[in-house]
Amino acid sequence: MLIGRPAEYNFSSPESGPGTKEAEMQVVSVEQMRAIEKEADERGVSFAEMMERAGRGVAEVVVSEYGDEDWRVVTALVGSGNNGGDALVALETLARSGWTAQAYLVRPRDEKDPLLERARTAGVLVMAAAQDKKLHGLQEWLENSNVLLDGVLGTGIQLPLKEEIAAILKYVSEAETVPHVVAIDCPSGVDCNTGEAAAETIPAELTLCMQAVKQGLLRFPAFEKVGELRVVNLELPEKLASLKKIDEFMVDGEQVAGYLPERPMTAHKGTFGTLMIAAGSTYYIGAPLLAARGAYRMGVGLVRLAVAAPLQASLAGQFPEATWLLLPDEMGMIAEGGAEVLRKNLSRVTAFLVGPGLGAEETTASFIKNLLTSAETPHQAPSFGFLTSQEEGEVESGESPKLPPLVMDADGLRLMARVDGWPELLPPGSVLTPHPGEMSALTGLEVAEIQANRQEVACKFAKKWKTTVILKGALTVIAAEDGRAYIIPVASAALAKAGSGDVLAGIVAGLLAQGRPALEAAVAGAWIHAQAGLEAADQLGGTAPVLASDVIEAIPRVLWALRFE
Ligand SMILES: NC(=O)C1=CN([C@@H]2O[C@H](COP(=O)(O)OP(=O)(O)OC[C@H]3O[C@@H](n4cnc5c(N)ncnc54)[C@H](O)[C@@H]3O)[C@@H](O)[C@H]2O)[C@@H](O)CC1
Ligand SMILES: Nc1ncnc2c1ncn2[C@@H]1O[C@H](COP(=O)(O)OP(=O)(O)O)[C@@H](O)[C@H]1O
Ligand SMILES: [K+]
Repeated sequence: MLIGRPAEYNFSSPESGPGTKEAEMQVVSVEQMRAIEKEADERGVSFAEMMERAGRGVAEVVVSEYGDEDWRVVTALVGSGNNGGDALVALETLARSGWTAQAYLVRPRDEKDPLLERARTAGVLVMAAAQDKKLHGLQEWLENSNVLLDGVLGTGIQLPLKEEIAAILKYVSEAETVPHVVAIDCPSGVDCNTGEAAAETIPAELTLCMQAVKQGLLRFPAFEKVGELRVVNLELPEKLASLKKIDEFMVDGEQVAGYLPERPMTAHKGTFGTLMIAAGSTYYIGAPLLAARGAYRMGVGLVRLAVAAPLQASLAGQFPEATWLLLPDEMGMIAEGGAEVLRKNLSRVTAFLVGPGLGAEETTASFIKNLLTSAETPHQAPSFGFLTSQEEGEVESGESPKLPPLVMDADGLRLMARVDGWPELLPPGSVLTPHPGEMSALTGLEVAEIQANRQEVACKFAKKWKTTVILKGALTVIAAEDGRAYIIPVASAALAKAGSGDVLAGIVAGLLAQGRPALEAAVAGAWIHAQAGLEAADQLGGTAPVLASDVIEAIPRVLWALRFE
């Protein structure tokens, strides 16, 4: 969520104005942020002015989030640098709006500091840690406040923490009563580049990043301390070269809401596309159902499940909304001849999901190879079932239509990795959804190497393969063909359960089938999936009991919130 400027503040910036919010939340390194600030300063928005905007932005959020509580008392832990400066401006603004505002100087500031003088003039109470050796004063302020601003250290930190700062942070972290903690720019104690975090760092309820999210906050262990991440818009001139260079973003609901397909009143099921899903095997019977349900919940018009013939009998009764295409099989595994049957039935299909639960038999490997290469299968593939009729979009024998945009998932990825030159065989607008193990099979890199450099690896290979990649796991990364990266700011054990990847693949494919471009389908799909996981855990009172089906059932609530909140 981006926070705009409060209506009553009239920032004069010739190149920005009301409503100039970036559509995407930018993620930057400390060096990039410094370059942005420097360029903004040169272009007329001084450092001092940026601090004013930062502090007022923080005050605005405090009022909107906590202004309705019974008492309105805010304490700030104030450091010696600019982060402390932001905190002082916030306190001054809050004091002028009727709050009791208290500045606890963790580190000494210059007695002639104009920010301190202004704060005092506005009625802010000031106490210095140097005069509060036993921390009794701090304890009293913690007990009488409903909001604590953490403005000790920002991007200027050099870990390890100095002893006297560590002691104060530790004291607050361990205090029995702690107010709502709002961290300014970052929780003090985290390194905004690397994600390293001092043990004493106070966990925040909200972290308000100035202008852009600092990259270290989207890394562990720092991410465990940030709470909800938001951006305070400093209304910098939009044309800054340093802003334009940014190619990493954090996904939020506002962005995703813009990617949802329209639902016109006059629609018919064809309006919302047809998704073909080739999935499942004797070993993994439920995978096609989870993917198909995920896709239907996202609004797709029609799902056709292409499964090994013996699976259909057990699946059909559980899923009246599905239509079926039966594929030749060996012992319930899709056999190589399945490619030809599928290719004959793709003419109305707007997206194609391949992979969940396919297993790893040789015949299925040949199926994947045939599907991608469109090589003729060595034997005449039989046509099964009732849905290969002309009305359902059968293609004349001998034709080999191009594949629609593909979501390749799970076993499909591992089998695809064995096909020579597979990146060139992917249809345009496709999405790959590897977890780190599958990414390892695709790239040849060790899982540890992938996990240590998730963004870099995902972006490098998305560019190389010219396709969208969703690298799954806590803090899922979506890498675009052009190397941009989008991070989903969610880590939750709710999703660490069998079948949850099948649901994600169905959600993304469902959006693709409705005509959303690959990157939008991937970004929106991964965000909605993650929020549905959180929502399911919330409903069930914990992450342990969440099943993949619960994630599917939570999708409607996430969509409702996206449309109406
Ligand atoms: N530069 C600007 O124009 C803007 C900066 N802003 C704020 O300024 C912050 C960065 O300001 P600064 O560069 O002053 O950095 P900080 O506010 O992070 O503070 C740096 C100070 O802390 C001390 N310090 C560093 N590591 C320490 C450690 N381990 N233990 C104890 N003391 C330590 C340093 O000696 C230095 O005095 C941002 O995070 C943001 O909150 C915002 O106001 C927006 C505009
Ligand atoms: N700790 C976590 N935090 C956030 N998302 C997670 C976490 N663990 C798993 N997920 C998500 O759950 C899904 C699991 O997919 P995958 O590993 O393919 O599982 P499956 O084999 O059940 O399909 C992915 O979308 C992944 O990003
Ligand atoms: K801070």
